[in-house]
Amino acid sequence: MASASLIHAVNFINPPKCILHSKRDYFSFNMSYTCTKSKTSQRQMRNKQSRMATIAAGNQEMDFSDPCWKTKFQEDFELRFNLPHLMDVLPIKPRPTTFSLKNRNAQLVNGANLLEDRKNGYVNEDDRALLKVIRYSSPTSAGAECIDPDCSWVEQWVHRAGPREEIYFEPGEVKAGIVTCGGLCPGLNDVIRQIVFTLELYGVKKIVGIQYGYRGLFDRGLAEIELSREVVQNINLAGGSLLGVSRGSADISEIVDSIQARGIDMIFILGGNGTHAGANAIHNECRRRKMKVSVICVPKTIDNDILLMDKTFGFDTAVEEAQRAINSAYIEARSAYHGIGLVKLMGRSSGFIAMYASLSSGQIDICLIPEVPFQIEGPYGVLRHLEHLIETKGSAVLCVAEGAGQDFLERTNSKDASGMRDLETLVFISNSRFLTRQHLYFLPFSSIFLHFLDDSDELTLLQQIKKHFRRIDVPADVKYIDPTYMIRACRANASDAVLCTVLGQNAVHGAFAGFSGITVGICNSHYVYLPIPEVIASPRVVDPDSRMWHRCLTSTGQPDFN
Ligand SMILES: Nc1ncnc2c1ncn2[C@@H]1O[C@H](COP(=O)(O)OP(=O)(O)OP(=O)(O)O)[C@@H](O)[C@H]1O
Ligand SMILES: O=P(O)(O)OC[C@H]1O[C@](O)(CO)[C@@H](O)[C@@H]1O
Ligand SMILES: [Mg+2]
Repeated sequence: MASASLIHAVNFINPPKCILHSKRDYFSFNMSYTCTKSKTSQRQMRNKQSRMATIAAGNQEMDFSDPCWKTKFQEDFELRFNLPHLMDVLPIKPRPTTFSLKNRNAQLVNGANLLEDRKNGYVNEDDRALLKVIRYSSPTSAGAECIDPDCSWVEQWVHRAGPREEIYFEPGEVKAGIVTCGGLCPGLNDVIRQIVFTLELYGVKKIVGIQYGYRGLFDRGLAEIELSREVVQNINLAGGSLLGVSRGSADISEIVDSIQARGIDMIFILGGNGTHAGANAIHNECRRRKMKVSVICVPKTIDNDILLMDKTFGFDTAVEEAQRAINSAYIEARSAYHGIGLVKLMGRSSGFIAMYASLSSGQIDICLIPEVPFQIEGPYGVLRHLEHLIETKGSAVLCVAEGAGQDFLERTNSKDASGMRDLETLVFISNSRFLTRQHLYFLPFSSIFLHFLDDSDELTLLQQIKKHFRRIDVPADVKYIDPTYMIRACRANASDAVLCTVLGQNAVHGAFAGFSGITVGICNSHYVYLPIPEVIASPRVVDPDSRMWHRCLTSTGQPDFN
C-alpha cells in the first residue's frame, strides 16, 4: 500500500483528483463519500488568477455543512496561492537553465556537467511546502487558527522556492533592476549583493540599481547605478542600502513607462507592505501592457508585519540591537533608588519587536504593544502595577512599542510621505498628545492636576509616571531610552544575513522561472514563493491569544491592564 506521503506527492503531481475514502486519503479524514475536485490544469489555474483575489482569506463564505467543503477549500486555496506566470499572458517558451549547481566543474568541462546537474538539485514545479504545521484538535486550543467551527485539519500547500531546470529568459539579453523602498532595514545590502551574484551566475551582464526607492524610477535626476560582483562584494559589511531608500507617492503608470523605456526585464523590489502593494500594481500594469517583465519582491521590515512568514529579514537584528537599550534601562533602573526604565521600540501597528525584545532580554516587567489594550490609571492600570513593582522589587523596566496606546491619542489627519497616519501623532511617549492641558481644564479639580504639569504642554507616558509617583508621594527615578533608528540603521546579524542570502538567491530563481507578482519568504523553515496579494491582505499583528504573547506575559509577570 502506498504511504501517505507518497499519496501526497502523487496528488501534487496530479492535483485535480480528490477521492476521500479513508484516513490515508488527501486530507487524512474518515469520510465515506466521494468529493470530486474539478479538473483544473496549471494553465487554467493561472487564468483564474483574477478570481483568486476575490476569494476571502479564511474562506468566510464557505458552507461547512457541505460534505465537500474541504475539497472546495483546497481548490480555492490552490487558486489563491497559484503563482502568476509570464506565460499566462505571453506566448513564451522555456529553455534549459544556465544556472549550474556545480559552477567550477561546469566551467572546466564547458557546460557538459549541466545535464548531470539537472538530474538533482533543481526544484520541481510541483514541489510544495506546508503552510500550517499544527493540527489543532479544538478551536479552544491555544493559538488555534481554524478554518471551520470544528477546527478540522486541512493541508495547505504553498510553492517551494528555488532554481528550476527550465528558465524563461535568455540571460545574456536580460537587463535586471534592483530597488529598495520604504524605511531602512538591516540586511538590504546583503539581499542586493546576493541578487547580483546570482544574476551573474545565470549569465546576466546588465544589472542596475535604482536610487531612492520608487522615486528613482520617475525622478530623471536620479541615474541608474551599474552593479556587478565587484561593486557589491563588501556592501554587506555596512548597514543601510547602497541604493538609498524613500517613501512617498508613486505613480504606477509613470513607473511602468520608466521600466519600459529602460528596457528592464526583471525588477527586484525590496520593501514592506506599501512597497508590495506598489509592486503588485506594477506587475498588473506590466501584464495589462503584455510586457515581458518579471516583478519579484523581497519582504523587508524590521516590524515583521508581513503575513504567512516565519519572519522577515531585519527583524532578528532589530530585536538584538534593542537588547542594548533594554539592558541600559535595566542597569539604570536597578542602580537608582526606586528606578524606572522606559524603552520605546519601533512598531507602528505591530508589537513583534517589543514582544521579542522583552522575551529575549528577560529584564522587562511591563511590555505594551498596539495589539493589546491597556489602562494607565485605575486599580488594574499600568501605574498601579508600577507602584507594586517599586514596593516589591525596588525597580521596574517597561518596553513600549511606538504604536501602543493609540486609543489614548488625539487623532489628526497628518500623514507621512507614503500616506500612513503620521507616526508622531501616534507615539504617546514623545512629542505626542496623550492628555493635554486643554483636557484638564474640563476635568473637576483640574487646577490640582495643572499644578503638576511641567513646561511641556502634554502628558506623555513618561510624564504620567513621574507625576503619578509625585502625586502618591513616593520617590521614583525615571529614565527614558529611545533607540528608534539605532535598531535598524545597522548591519544584519548572522541569522538575518543567512535569511537575506537565501531570499536574494530565490528572488532571482523566481524571475528566471518566469514568475511575476510574487514575493519570497520562509515558511516553517522552508523557502517559498507566495503571490503578493496574499501576504499584504492585512498587516500581520501579534495575536493576544497566541502562545508567544502568553509566554511574554509569563516572562514579564505583568497582569492584564484592563
Ligand atoms: N497601496 C499602495 N499602492 C501603491 N504604492 C504604494 C502603496 N502603498 C505604498 N506605496 C508605495 O510604496 C513605497 C513604500 O511604501 P511605505 O513607505 O509604506 O514603506 P513600506 O514598503 O511599507 O516599508 P516600511 O516597512 O518601511 O514601512 C512608497 O513609495 C509608496 O508610494
Ligand atoms: O521614520 P521612518 O523612516 O518613516 O520610519 C518609521 C517606521 O519604520 C518602521 O520601522 C517600519 O520599517 C516602523 O516601525 C516605523 O513606524
Ligand atoms: Mg509601511
